[in-house]
Amino acid sequence: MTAPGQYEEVDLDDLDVDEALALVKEGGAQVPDGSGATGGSPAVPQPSPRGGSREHGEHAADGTSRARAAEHGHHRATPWPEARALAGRAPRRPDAPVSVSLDAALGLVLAAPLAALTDLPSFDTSAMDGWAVAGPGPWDVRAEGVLAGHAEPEPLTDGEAVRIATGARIPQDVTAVIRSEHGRTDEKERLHATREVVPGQDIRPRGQECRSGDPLLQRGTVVTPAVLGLAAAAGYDTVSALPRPRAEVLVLGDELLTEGLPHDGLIRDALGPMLPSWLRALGADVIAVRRLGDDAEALRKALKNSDADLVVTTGGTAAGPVDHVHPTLRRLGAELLVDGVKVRPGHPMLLARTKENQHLVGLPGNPLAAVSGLLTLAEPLLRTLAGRAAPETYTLPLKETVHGHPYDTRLIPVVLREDRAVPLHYNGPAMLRGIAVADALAVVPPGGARPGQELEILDLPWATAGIEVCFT
Ligand SMILES: Nc1nc2c(c(=O)[nH]1)N[C@H]1C(S)=C(S)[C@@H](COP(=O)(O)OP(=O)(O)OC[C@H]3O[C@@H](n4cnc5c(N)ncnc54)[C@H](O)[C@@H]3O)O[C@H]1N2
Ligand code: MOO
Repeated sequence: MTAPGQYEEVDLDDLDVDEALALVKEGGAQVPDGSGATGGSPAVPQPSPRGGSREHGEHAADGTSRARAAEHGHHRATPWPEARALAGRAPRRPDAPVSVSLDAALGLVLAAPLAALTDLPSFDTSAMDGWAVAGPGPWDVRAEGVLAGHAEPEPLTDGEAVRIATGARIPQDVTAVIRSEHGRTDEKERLHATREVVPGQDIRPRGQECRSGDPLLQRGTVVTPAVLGLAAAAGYDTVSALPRPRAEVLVLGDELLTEGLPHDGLIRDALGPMLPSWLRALGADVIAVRRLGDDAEALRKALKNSDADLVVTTGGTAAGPVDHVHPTLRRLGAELLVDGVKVRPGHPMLLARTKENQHLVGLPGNPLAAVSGLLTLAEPLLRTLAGRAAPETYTLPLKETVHGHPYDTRLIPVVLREDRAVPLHYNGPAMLRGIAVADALAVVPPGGARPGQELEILDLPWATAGIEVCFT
């Protein structure tokens, strides 16, 4: 039996009355009945003319569904794929490039191509520990060997060998390097090869990898740990990169506690601790996290004074008595680019241009809805500001049935197991229990998805980039 609360939640609080009725009629809703039991595997909502059977994203593009959406009070909401594309196009220009030392460049995007400042290797070098030999053997071994980092050794004469370490400079006129395991010395310190010696073996010639001036990396390359290594090897102390977009987080809500247990209707702020690291993982430099309560004037002032590239607000996006985001944006003359998205959770999310080079992403207060807003609007916007290309999209087959919203996209936390996306429970808009153990979010088209159906997967930044990368 399913434990209480373990139903795959289609939060009916989340639907308006018509939508809820439509869903029930289509046979897809697992309505929490209080007992917590969901009873077997219920039917997937049947694809309906409302868009479930069409390609994801198409459903709202036609006039009929727009009209229908308007009936359902969604006249302003942008379809999910369009909202992401719009957020990606919103910034007018990325910032001017800056020169960044290698230790601060991880995750940035190269603003100029990287050409080698030196030959690599920069001298003929031994690929193995052993002996450098000249001419045919056996060879007289010199008393003093050559180590990596030593100045250029004396040239060898025919019949001479010198002990050499991996990475050491090859003396002039060397025929080959013999690995230590492929030679032996006799009592007279004469070296005999135990294998055939091929001229040039185990010598890395100068410039084998690149010549000075050779192009190594294109503009637009993301600085990974390997890029840092290559840049250093090629002689760079700094690289030209696009700066991290600067983000400011404004946490709204009088009901939020920053420590201790919930009490007297107050709850812990789950977004203040989550968003800065998440934004960093998305490439932003978080310059401030401020808690403003439900104070419209404080919000107005904070927005007016902020010089961040991106302001992220949490809560206050809906139309409740203390939901100040819309009125404040109106008062400031901001341009609303996205006002609601046809996605669950998170549909009240919004995107506005607040200043010439500043955007605001308004995340709904429900924590999973905020995550949805972050990945729908903040991720593409930050990606563009940072000059990064959109990642290749990919799909995975779904392991189990997922109920859909009749008209909107759903994003649900999944774990990736054996090349399948396994939906997680506890995926309601106010819940973080599912996403906390998730590898990714799966994009469920309107109408739901069946086992085996290929769904687009949105990776969570730390699942692919590694947590350390996120925190530099
Ligand atoms: N009449 C309507 N009411 C609501 C609608 C609607 O369409 N019509 N949409 C609902 C949906 S869906 C969402 S999502 C929320 C969005 O609300 P807001 O963005 O205005 O957020 P709040 O009302 O401030 O908070 C909602 C919920 O989340 C809790 N919250 C807020 N901030 C935090 C935080 N930092 N950490 C943890 N929890 C937080 C808050 O206490 C509320 O419970 O609106 C619905 N209402
Ligand atoms: O569905 Mo709201 O959009 O709970 O997140």
